[in-house]
Amino acid sequence: MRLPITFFRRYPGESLLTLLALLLAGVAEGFGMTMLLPLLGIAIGGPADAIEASPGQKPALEQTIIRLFELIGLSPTIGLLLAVFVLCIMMKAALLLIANKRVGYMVSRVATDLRLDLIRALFTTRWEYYVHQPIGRFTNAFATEARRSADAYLYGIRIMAQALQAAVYTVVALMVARQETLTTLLAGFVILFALRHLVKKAKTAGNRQTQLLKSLLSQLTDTLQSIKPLKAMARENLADAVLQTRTRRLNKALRKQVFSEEALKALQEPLITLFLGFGLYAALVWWEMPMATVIVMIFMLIKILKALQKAQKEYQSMVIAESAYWSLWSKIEEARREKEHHTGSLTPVLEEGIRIENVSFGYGDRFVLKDLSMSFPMGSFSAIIGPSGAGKTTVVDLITGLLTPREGTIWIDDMPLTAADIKAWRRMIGYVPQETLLLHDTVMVNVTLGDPAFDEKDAQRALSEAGAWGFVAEMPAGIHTVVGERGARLSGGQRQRITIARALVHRPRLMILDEATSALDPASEAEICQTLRQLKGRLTILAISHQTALLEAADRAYRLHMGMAELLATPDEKKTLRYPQNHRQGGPASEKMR
Ligand SMILES: Nc1ncnc2c1ncn2[C@@H]1O[C@H](COP(=O)(O)OP(=O)(O)OP(=O)(O)O)[C@@H](O)[C@H]1O
Repeated sequence: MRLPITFFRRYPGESLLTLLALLLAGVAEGFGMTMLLPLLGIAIGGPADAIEASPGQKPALEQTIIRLFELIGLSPTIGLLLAVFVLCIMMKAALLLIANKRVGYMVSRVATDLRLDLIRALFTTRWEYYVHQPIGRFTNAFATEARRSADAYLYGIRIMAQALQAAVYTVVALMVARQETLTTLLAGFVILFALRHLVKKAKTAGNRQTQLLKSLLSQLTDTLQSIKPLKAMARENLADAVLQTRTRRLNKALRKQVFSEEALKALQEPLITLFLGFGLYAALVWWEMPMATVIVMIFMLIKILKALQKAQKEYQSMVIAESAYWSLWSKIEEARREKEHHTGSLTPVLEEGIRIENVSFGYGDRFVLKDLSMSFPMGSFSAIIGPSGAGKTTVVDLITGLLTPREGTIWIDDMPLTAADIKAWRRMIGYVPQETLLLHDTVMVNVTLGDPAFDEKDAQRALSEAGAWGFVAEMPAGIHTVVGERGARLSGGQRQRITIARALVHRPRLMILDEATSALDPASEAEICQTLRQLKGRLTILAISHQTALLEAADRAYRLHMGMAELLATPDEKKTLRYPQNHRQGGPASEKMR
């Protein structure tokens, strides 16, 4: 029952109100039920005055109710007792409606809160943590685990509702016949105990499902993202085999869950009937109880046993879904622990340029950059080249603050990056990655990312600067044309130019292109280079590239090698570069901005 307590702590007010409504509904029903005893007493044993003639033989509860009516000056007639009974049941229905409505809202709120917690935690994690996470792990947590967690909350509330009902019925039944009620309770707990292993089995099946769904969705997401080469090489059967095996295992876990659920349902009914049959025999033959009392008792005892049975059923459903909550919560907590820490608060300007001074950085034990020094004066167009794995993207990630140097300093003008408000700094950057990722939306939304601060004019200006306005204007709905899933209706070069427009729309001070022209044909690349040359001066451009055209367009170039940088400044020097054949050994270069 750790989960209901956890939810209760998280939503104390809501949970208390819901439980109160459920308790009142139970009390209303319980009180209504007590009317049945004098009602049946009259129906079976004659008029009320006949009851009064021998009060000593009546159960304590019946006598109390009769006295209660007398106290307010009313005679407990069949009509009056029936009216109170119906009123109580109507009140119970109204209270249940209120409680169930609250529970329904709470279930969707639980799922929403968990999803928002996950998104918030994930978006604020350190970059190094984030890049190592399988996407499927989080999409599964967001969709499946959040929903199963909300279901677990629902089952938890239902368990409490059933437990409350059982408690109310027990109190009423104890007032009618103590010994018989206690015997019934004992029988109820024996049934729960006898069937507990089916609950345990269901819990194991639920845990297994959580594990399998996690790995299956991670695998599926990875496979779907790389399906083209797999299909092209006729290797999809390899991924297919792994996915099929895991899906079958999931099916097996589901079958085990279904079996436990159905077995519990199937065994509860005959066990309850057996105990009730035995109880009825004892009441009529051994204890010789009056008929009215027996009828009311049987009614109450069935209610108690049914409530216990339902509570166990709901408990079984809760433990099946519970593991999803713990799995999701552990991801949220893990992501919160991996929060990005930036304490800087100064607003950067970028008027002189960016300097990397004696920076060292590594992943784990392995150093990628050693005592690296580079500078990018304001308004310059710099290219960074170097063999694969030399650390070019790492340099860019250090400049954007996604990574933090182990040693050395990154300066924005005369401000260390650590002192800068990192969000303010990143808002000054336009970033164009190698992989173009377009949203299944209009060109306009793809450029502005839905930011209301930008209008159509801003988007058009950015598209023109990126050399994309020509083809966008010719599209059926112009800037409002939907680009298709991941920009499927556009060529690779067109997609890339829209991504460049996205990076330009907020008028950045620093533009970073990470292999951004690699998908372009020479003509498109030349166009982009022309655009970049025009932008140069207004903003600082930093391009990682293996492309000769971009390199030639740049007015300075760094070659990264063995964790160090070499500045190749003159146009002649740049022309000799035909990466990767001609790369030379680099040496540390610490230099002033110029
Ligand atoms: N998140 C990471 N965890 C561990 N190692 C990493 C990580 N990212 C990069 N590396 C390693 O750091 C080195 C530098 O990587 P980086 O991506 O900066 O190189 P690059 O010069 O941009 O390469 P490429 O031209 O192939 O894109 C590589 O050896 C790479 O394997």
